[in-house]
Amino acid sequence: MAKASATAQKSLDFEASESGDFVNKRAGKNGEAAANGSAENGAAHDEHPTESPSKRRSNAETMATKQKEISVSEFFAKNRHLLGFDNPRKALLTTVKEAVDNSLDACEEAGIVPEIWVIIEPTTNSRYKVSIQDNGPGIVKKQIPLIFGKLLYGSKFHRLRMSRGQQGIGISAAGMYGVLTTGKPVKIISKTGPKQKAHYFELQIDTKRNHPEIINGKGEGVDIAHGEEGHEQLVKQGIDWEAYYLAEEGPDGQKKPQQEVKSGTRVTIELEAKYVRGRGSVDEYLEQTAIANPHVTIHYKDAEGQETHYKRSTTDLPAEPKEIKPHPYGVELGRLMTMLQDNSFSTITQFLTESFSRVSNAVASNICETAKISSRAHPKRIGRQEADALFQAIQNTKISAPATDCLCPIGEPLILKGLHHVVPGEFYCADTRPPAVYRGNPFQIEVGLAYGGVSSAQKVSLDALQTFLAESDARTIRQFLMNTFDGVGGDGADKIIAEAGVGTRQSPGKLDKKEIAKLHAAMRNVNLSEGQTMQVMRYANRVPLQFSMSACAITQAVMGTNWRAYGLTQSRGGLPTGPVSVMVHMASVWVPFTSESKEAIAGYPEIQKELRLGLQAVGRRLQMYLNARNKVKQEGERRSVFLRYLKEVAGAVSEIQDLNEKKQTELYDRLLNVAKKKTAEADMKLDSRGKKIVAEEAEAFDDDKVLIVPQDGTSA
Ligand SMILES: Nc1ncnc2c1ncn2[C@@H]1O[C@H](COP(=O)(O)OP(=O)(O)OP(=O)(O)O)[C@@H](O)[C@H]1O
Repeated sequence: MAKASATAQKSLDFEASESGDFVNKRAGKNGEAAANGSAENGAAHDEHPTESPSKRRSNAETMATKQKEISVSEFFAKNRHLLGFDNPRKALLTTVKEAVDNSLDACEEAGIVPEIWVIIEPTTNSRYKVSIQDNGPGIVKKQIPLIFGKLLYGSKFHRLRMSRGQQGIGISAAGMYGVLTTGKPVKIISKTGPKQKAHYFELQIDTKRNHPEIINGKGEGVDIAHGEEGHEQLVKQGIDWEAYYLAEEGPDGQKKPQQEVKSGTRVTIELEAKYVRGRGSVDEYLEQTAIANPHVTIHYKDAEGQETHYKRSTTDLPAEPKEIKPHPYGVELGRLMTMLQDNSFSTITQFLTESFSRVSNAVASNICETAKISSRAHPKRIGRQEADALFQAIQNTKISAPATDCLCPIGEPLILKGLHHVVPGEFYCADTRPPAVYRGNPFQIEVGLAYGGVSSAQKVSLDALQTFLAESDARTIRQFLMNTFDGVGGDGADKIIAEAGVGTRQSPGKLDKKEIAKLHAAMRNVNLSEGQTMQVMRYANRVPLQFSMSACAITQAVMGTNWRAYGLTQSRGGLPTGPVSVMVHMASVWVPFTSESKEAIAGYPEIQKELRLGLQAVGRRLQMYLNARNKVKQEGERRSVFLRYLKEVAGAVSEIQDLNEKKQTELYDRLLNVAKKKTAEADMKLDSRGKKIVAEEAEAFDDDKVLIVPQDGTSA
């Protein structure tokens, strides 16, 4: 497998220059253009004698001396915010995320149930050593330097297949950030099979050339033998590979004797960073990853040495996603022209049927006929105008929508399981929409909803609150509460602050012990369910998206949904309030992110529509549950009113009718039966599937889509 994926890993320079998206090649073109432009300006200048040549600060020649190629790594080193390295806190998260996403992709592609180790260790005040290890297929020796020491090098960019990574920039950018901020090399150890040698490299990226520099083993890296000899070598050279001997669990759940790692990769990056818990943290990313990836086991040691183990709840890997060819409707003219030049087919028909999905010989000849091009024409001889005609003909030809069996959604049962595992609540529902297509790319939207349960602010211990306050970089208590705890909106934060009697503008780090205790008590006592805002968890190909919330099509769709119709409170254009969490997953062969840092999804109309429909589906189920629950509550209240007066009524009637005690008890029992019948719905219990709700509503609760957890003190 390592070999197979090595064949697919390649540099993306060519593609980048073709699309003109990246600066290195474009700079050359612009360079010429600028030089020409300046020369023309110079000529124009002569026609305006009022502008004295002596006043000119530069001319085309002097400017030309400064114009040079910019390497892609130089560009991203300067624009590191585009890749998610805009502050030390985010840099830590992005580094972990890039490595974990790669490990998950590699394991799944190789058919291995993933086990991942994430270790964060502080080295100096603002520096951390981050190590991520997997039990994946490993990476072949010659590919390691390119993968970790060259930007835009990978196996996923050129194919249309659902995966977490797609650009070929993530892990090398993390390594580059580490080298730039600490000067420490990136360390990689990888092994491709049980009897294979492992390879160990220490690398840094030469940003000027976008090229890896190997600095250990005289520029060659070092090989590590397998077996006991290799273990001794690791210990002697101080190379970390802590799970070199893995403790495997036998079928009986007993640990077998430790065994040598069969295959896998460990990357260690030292970087300038900040470790903070709460929103947007590594902790949150790993927790949310566990929700959407129930087949993964993660062992996490945080910067304070605390260990958390997310154990897999299934050993079934997600179905293997299929790779597809691009659909003709999704290809722009410029790309079509490049494809016409860059292929080895001898006729246009062959080119169309082999390069695109859903183009049969008949469809190809229809396209050629409409474009007035011979179906036997050579693709490389198609000129600009003919290419334009071909492009128009494609748009005007009826071509079936792309196949959608290339998508692997999480599925409703696993969404319910994942949400229930991590988000406390009383009602859960899910909806997986049928696949749809944007710009020729198949995609699928899934939505999960959890209702009820307490906010994380109400579960936090006093010790943890003290640590959070000390670590926080928020400027005010209000900001701290909103940023650290899920679902605490502005209203909730204001209520807590008022109850605790601390100043709104007070800095979190400056609270004394008494004030912290008051804040803690207020967080427990205040009824947050009304001031709590909906928690929105966004996912793209099973990866949690934690930043750029407002720029994301998912958040916009959640805010654009009328949640009032489903029984929640919502101010116009805002997030609804109440103890409710929503998770939204977009699965696609190509997720349209708004930037290279992959934080937000772009709002294509087809995507917006599917999001809307998915959110409405879970909204309707929530409404039915809330209606049923309210009915139970109302009937319960009605019955308690009856009960309050029944004894008195029975007593009064007995007095009028002169009934003895026995008759009076009989009368009371009969009245009680009538009251129970009249308020029968108060006895209604909703089982885990909502089955006992009045008949017509029960039908609407599809078994796989709803989970109801009976709560103490309610009828459900
Ligand atoms: N742990 C790993 N095991 C096996 N192969 C890996 C591992 N990490 C990275 N790779 C390979 O290295 C390539 C480059 O990884 P990189 O993170 O730079 O980009 P990507 O995952 O392709 O895309 P993105 O930039 O969107 O994350 C991957 O495409 C994959 O082929």
